[in-house]
Amino acid sequence: MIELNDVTKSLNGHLVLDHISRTFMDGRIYGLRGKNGAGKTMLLRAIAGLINIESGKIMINGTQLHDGMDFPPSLGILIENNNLMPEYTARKNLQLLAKIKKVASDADIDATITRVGLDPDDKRTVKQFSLGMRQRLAIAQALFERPALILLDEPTNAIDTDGVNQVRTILLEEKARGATIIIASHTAEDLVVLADEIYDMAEGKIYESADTQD
Ligand SMILES: Nc1ncnc2c1ncn2[C@@H]1O[C@H](COP(=O)(O)OP(=O)(O)OP(=O)(O)O)[C@@H](O)[C@H]1O
Repeated sequence: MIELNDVTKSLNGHLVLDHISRTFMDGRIYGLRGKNGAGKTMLLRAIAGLINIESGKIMINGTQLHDGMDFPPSLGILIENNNLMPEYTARKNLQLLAKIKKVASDADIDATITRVGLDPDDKRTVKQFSLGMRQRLAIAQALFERPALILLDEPTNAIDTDGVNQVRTILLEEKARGATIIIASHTAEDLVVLADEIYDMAEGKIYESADTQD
């Protein structure tokens, strides 16, 4: 469970996170919707521990970020420019990352690559991938260690229709596994299909949306 209590952040004298308080529960998908510059990515960065907030608290399962821990301990993240290594294959990319936490086996890696619609035996390197293939691999990178918390910024960007349906199915499976999932998007459809709750963001503030599902 993630709890944000009166979180603020300003950049250049401008509040980009304006007194945000929200609770995100396990086994639920939350959608963040809003125009360019609304603060969606900033909020994901804050929850991921990637920026320092000015005031307020972010609690991850009862431990305070930046106090008891630097980063959420079990986090899968896809934010803007992915961190894929262009000189390596899909499998090698995930194998190198797997060495850090040592929770995913080679079998887990291959299964996740297959799950996002790529071929684990593909000998091409990421720099030879299409934009959509890179996005699929970035999703695999966020999910392959079965994280408790999944933060995704525009996950279906550049992905074709079949892929979008595949990604939606995967995210519902991750939700059923009990992950807490927060998805930022300025396209409404993913969120209406996936999210248990949708929040609108505008100028660093967060609001309930009329489209929230039961
Ligand atoms: N590195 C930065 N330096 C200064 N201001 C920034 C920086 N990054 C973002 N901002 C500002 O923070 C605000 C929120 O940006 P953010 O990227 O969170 O928006 P967003 O809702 O994710 O937009 P988009 O839909 O374009 O991804 C914007 O006003 C933006 O100008």
